[in-house]
Amino acid sequence: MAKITIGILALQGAFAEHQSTLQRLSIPGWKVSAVQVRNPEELASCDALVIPGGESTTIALLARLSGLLEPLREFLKRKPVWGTCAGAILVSQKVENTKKGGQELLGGMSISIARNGWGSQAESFEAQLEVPGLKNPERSFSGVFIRAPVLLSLTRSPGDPPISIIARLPPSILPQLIPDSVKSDDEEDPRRVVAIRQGLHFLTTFHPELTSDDRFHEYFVRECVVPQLAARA
Ligand SMILES: NC(=O)CC[C@H](N)C(=O)O
Repeated sequence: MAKITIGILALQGAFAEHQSTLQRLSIPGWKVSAVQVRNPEELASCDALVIPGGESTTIALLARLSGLLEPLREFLKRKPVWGTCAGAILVSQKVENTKKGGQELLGGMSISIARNGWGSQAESFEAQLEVPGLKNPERSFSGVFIRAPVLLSLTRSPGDPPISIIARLPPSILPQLIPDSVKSDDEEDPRRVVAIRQGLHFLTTFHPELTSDDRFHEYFVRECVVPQLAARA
């Protein structure tokens, strides 16, 4: 059986939860191993990487101190990466609402995002997401949002790969979250978008690793990692 090694950036945040979810996946024809990554050598052994939720400024700082910033940027040019919550901020091109002094990003996805974008009235919430791309799509996915970032724009420059929207917040939850939005049922409003794919990469602004539902992990491996490895073989 062919082997896939998925790294989880393990500098800070919810990396252990991602690791245990990935380890219990069963992907026909593939043996998935999930390893923690704390230095460039460990990163080099991975076919794909998950950047967990946590605190994006702390993760960026620790990545710099571990000599991982440039290796991570190089990795993003060649291999699939999934950013969840703080990880989603790190793979964005531009961030707003950052700490004084700015914030180092890895880039890789041509979007702009706002940290803690739902404000204090909605620091944490759960939303039932309808996600057609998942297995058993008739079953909604419980999205756990914790001081989550909000997508502000999905505008790509010429030459960037197209962006696919994988999940949106349901219109019913929007009046609480976006009080100023007169067009909150607008499918095009980027603030509703909570999961996207672009090129090799995947992004979720919520925490699939904090539920016992492993369908987003299965999706990442099946849709982003396996096709990439099969193409290289
Ligand atoms: N749950 C999370 O990952 C929160 C992200 C955090 N607010 C940040 O800016 O990095």
